[in-house]
Amino acid sequence: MKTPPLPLAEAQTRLLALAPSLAVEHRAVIECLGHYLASPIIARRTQPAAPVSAMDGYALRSAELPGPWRVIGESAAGHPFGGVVGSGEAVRISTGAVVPEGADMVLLQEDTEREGEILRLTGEPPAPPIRHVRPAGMDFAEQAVLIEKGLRIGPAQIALAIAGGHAHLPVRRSLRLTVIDSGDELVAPGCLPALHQLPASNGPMLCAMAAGLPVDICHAGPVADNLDALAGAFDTAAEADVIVTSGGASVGDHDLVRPALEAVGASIDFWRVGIKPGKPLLVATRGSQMILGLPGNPASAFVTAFLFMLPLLRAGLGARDPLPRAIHSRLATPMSAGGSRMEFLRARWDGASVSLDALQDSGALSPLSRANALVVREAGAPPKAAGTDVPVYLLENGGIA
Ligand SMILES: Nc1nc2c(c(=O)[nH]1)N[C@H]1C(S)=C(S)[C@@H](COP(=O)(O)OP(=O)(O)OC[C@H]3O[C@@H](n4cnc5c(N)ncnc54)[C@H](O)[C@@H]3O)O[C@H]1N2
Ligand code: MOO
Repeated sequence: MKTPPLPLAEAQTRLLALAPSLAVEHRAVIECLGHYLASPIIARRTQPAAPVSAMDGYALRSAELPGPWRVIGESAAGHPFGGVVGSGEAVRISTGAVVPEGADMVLLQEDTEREGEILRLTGEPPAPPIRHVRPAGMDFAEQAVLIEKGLRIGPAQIALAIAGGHAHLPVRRSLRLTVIDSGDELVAPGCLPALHQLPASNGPMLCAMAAGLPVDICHAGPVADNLDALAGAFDTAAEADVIVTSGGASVGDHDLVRPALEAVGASIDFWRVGIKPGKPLLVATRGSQMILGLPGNPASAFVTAFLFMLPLLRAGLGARDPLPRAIHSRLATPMSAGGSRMEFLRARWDGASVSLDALQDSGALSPLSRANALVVREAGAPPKAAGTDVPVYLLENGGIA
């Protein structure tokens, strides 16, 4: 007897439990863009290491306002003043320079007038507590956790790790991904297809979806609809951590992904999920290798890649939160009742409300290219009026906030 399709959450949980555990390596910080931290980053130093000025002006004692003062030297960025600021004294200071001992505030240059060494306040004295001084450790202190394990390294995290004294970071090695297009009707991109053929567009789409992650991608196919060709493609990809196929995942006589996987000794973990599009998703393992058989319909391949392939890759790379997160937005137009499967409707979100595309056929690519969001319609949901809040997955950045 055929088992019923798995609910989405259960299927995702089962998939993520199988994610490969890639070796940890120490990479130069600037080569960690897009990686996930394998352990927390601890500050090796304090920043700022000493109190520094937030403005260009004069360092002096706030108790001595409104002055005047005698300028006794300078503290510039990278060139601290060696002495102590005494009573009635001030030190010329630039933004980022160390506030000399004895001084507790910086008077803005624009609020002063200087004649030789004599400095006078021209405007109103700044109201306490404004001192234009950044205290030592304002940003972070030595031993503080700068970035938690499982978070992604972007430009700001690169800067923070370097400021924290790190030259290398612990991250998982790049994941090896093989993407296979399969189907007798497919021709390679750029070749002119006959009427019974079409270009293999899913593979390049899936590669593009994965390209933002630290993944080494190999694109194979189109592979013919026969057991030997498919099994051969799986064997060629024996070293991949993850293989993703599209097409041939359903119940037709030429849907051979499942038998080919069985032929190469893979074991099927589950097949079919209660979502539309994307029902005939197949998940298998061969040793530590994972195989995702995505459906061939382009929107089905896209949605299952969004909900399964990208989370699997993120989990293998050590992401703390590998699943995409939905936001909530108002429907711009009414939404009809849900069917027997949970649906992911191609939609356009404008920042305030979300409009469903009129064409929701899973074989259509044009609505997918117009979409920047997927609206969730639960199975059996009642019709919803315009203005109702619905869960929405934003497609930019793979749905990761
Ligand atoms: N009797 C049933 N038929 C179907 C069922 C079912 O439950 N019972 N499920 C339907 C659903 S839902 C989907 S989704 C599709 C998926 O089928 P397959 O994964 O076997 O995909 P194919 O039949 O090979 O192809 C479907 C469609 O997609 C085109 N395609 C395939 N690969 C590519 C590619 N790499 N690039 C571009 N386009 C591709 C292919 O030409 C077909 O038009 O099955 C339903 N049938
Ligand atoms: O699940 Mo299929 O993806 O409905 O077309």
